[in-house]
Amino acid sequence: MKIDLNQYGLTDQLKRFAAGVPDFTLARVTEQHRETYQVISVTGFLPAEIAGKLRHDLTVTTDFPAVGDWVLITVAPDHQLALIQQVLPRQSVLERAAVSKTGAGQIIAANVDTIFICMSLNANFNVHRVERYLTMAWDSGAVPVVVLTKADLCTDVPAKLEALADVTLGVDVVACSARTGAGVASLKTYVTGNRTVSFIGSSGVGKSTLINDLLGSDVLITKEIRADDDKGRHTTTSRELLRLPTGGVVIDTPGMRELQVQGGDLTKAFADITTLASQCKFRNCTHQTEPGCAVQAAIAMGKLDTRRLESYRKLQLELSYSDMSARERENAKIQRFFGSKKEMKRTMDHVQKIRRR
Ligand SMILES: Nc1nc2c(ncn2[C@@H]2O[C@H](COP(=O)(O)OP(=O)(O)OP(=O)(O)O)[C@@H](O)[C@H]2O)c(=O)[nH]1
Ligand SMILES: [Zn+2]
Repeated sequence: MKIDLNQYGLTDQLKRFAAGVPDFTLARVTEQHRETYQVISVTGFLPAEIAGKLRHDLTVTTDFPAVGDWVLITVAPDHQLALIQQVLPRQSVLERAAVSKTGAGQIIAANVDTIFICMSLNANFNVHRVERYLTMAWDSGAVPVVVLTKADLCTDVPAKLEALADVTLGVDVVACSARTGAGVASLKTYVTGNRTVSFIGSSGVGKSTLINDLLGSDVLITKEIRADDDKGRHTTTSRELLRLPTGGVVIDTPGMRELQVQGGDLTKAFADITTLASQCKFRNCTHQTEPGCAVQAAIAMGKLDTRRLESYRKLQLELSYSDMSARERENAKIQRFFGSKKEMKRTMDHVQKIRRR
């Protein structure tokens, strides 16, 4: 049986690329376990491991294959095991910032086209939260769509949309209810063809319910399976990249469920940087090019990972938004994402064009 990889998100660009490397087989990572992977190629699902040479070349954790990655594999003659020889460049990366001292970030999913930022229209509704999730989504390279769930529990949806208007600038917003089915059809328009989507948002907002809706009644992601994942047992197969019967792909990894937006005090999570910063020459040091910067000195001596400083900066920036007025936030975001309003307009036009394809 030959698998049509278009149904797993294959693009023409990847197809052309793969044609140029006939010694390898193109595959997409569908599951990630501690040491092993599962991939899908034209011949079907295969367990996979990282080839020795690639493992030798990989230095940071974020370079390792992750669910959603397109990889080049070779398959052992007995067809039982695929060896991942190369990870192809990623179109988007959903990454969790490192919290440990030395750690680099952790890839939660790769090559996601659309991220559904889910928030319920009742108790979970919070404008700042959407804003932080949006920052995370834009950083990933995927296009965010704000999905307001449980519309059946909300008596004034327009007021909620209005409250979000400032922060959802240039972003599609879909209100829906899995209970009544309202709005679910418009959600489905984002998940077609070779598109890959992911759902993020607080626990209990209805992500699984919506994913099950997309999957149809045959395939259900049950809590039981996920409970196994959480313990890291992985005795049963729990596919993390799912093909939808109507086209499109959903990536739903345990890491995605844990991906909560950060908030509050950075000094605890980044105690190392805060301690170093207290030794900088200038009290308002931004740790970039200032003389006498203890943070940069630590990086130069190999005592601090640059990625960690990057994560710190990102979070610091996100947190700073919460102290600004809505208008200031909007402008700061535009500056940050696009450089200017003009550039934003250009980017938005481009995104719309891609969406219409
Ligand atoms: N009233 C109402 N309840 C809903 C709706 N969608 C989901 N729920 C309920 O909300 C609860 C949580 O839904 P889940 O789909 O498990 O939420 P989740 O976001 O996947 O939660 P985690 O798996 O913890 O990340 C369940 O009891 C659902 O039945 C909806 O549209 N309306
Ligand atoms: Zn400094």
